Amino acid sequence: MAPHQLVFVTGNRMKLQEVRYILSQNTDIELTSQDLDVPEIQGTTEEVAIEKCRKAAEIIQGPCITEDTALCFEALNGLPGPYIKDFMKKLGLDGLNTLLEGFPTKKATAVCTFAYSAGPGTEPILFEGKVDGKIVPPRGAELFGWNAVFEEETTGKTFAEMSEEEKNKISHRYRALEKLTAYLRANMP
Ligand SMILES: O=c1nc[nH]c2c1ncn2[C@H]1C[C@H](O)[C@@H](COP(=O)(O)OP(=O)(O)OP(=O)(O)O)O1
Ligand SMILES: [Mg+2]
Repeated sequence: MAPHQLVFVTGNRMKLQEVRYILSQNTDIELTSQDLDVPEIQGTTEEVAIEKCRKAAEIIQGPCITEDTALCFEALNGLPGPYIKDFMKKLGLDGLNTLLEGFPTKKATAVCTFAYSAGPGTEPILFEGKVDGKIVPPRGAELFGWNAVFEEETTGKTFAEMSEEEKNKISHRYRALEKLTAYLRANMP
C-alpha cells in the first residue's frame, strides 16, 4: 500500500514535532508541513477550527489538515478555550494560576481539534480529543505553551514533567489523531 501524504498547516513547531512523532508510531502517513499562521476567527472551538482549515485549503490550493488547541477552565465556563494563546501571551503561566485564585476548582480540560479539508471549497471535517487535568503552579521544563501548568489527572504529572513518549501516548493531540487516522484508513484505503 502506498503511504498516505498529508499537509499539516501550522505556525507551531512544537505541535508539528508531536504530530510527526505520533503519526510515525501508528501510521504510514507521510506528513509535510506549511508554516503559515492562518488568521483565526472568534467563536466556539469548532467554528474556529472549521474556518481555519477552510482558509488554509484556499491558501495552499489543496487538501490539508489544521489543528486548534483549547484549554478550558471549569471555573470559567470553558474560557479561555480557543483563546488560550492570547491569554498566555498577556498573562504568562503564573497569570493563568492567578486567574483562578478565589475559585474553588482548578479543573481544566485540554481539547485538541484537528480539521481535515479535502481541498478548497469542501467542508472541513473535525476530530476532537480531550484530556482532563488541573491548573497548577509551573512544574517541569517550560518548552511548550502551557505544558508546565497543566497537571494531567491520571498521572498527577504536568505535561512538562513527562517524556515526549509519555505525553504523546495520552495527550489530547494523540486522542484526536487516533480519530483522524481511523477516518483516513476507512475513507482512503
Ligand atoms: O499540547 C500542548 N501543550 C502545551 N501548550 C500547547 C499545546 N498545544 C498547543 N499549545 C499552546 C500553543 C498556543 O499558544 C495555544 C494554542 O493555540 P493554537 O492557535 O491552536 O496554536 P498556534 O497558533 O501556536 O499554532 P497554529 O498555527 O497551528 O494555530 O496553546
Ligand atoms: Mg493559532
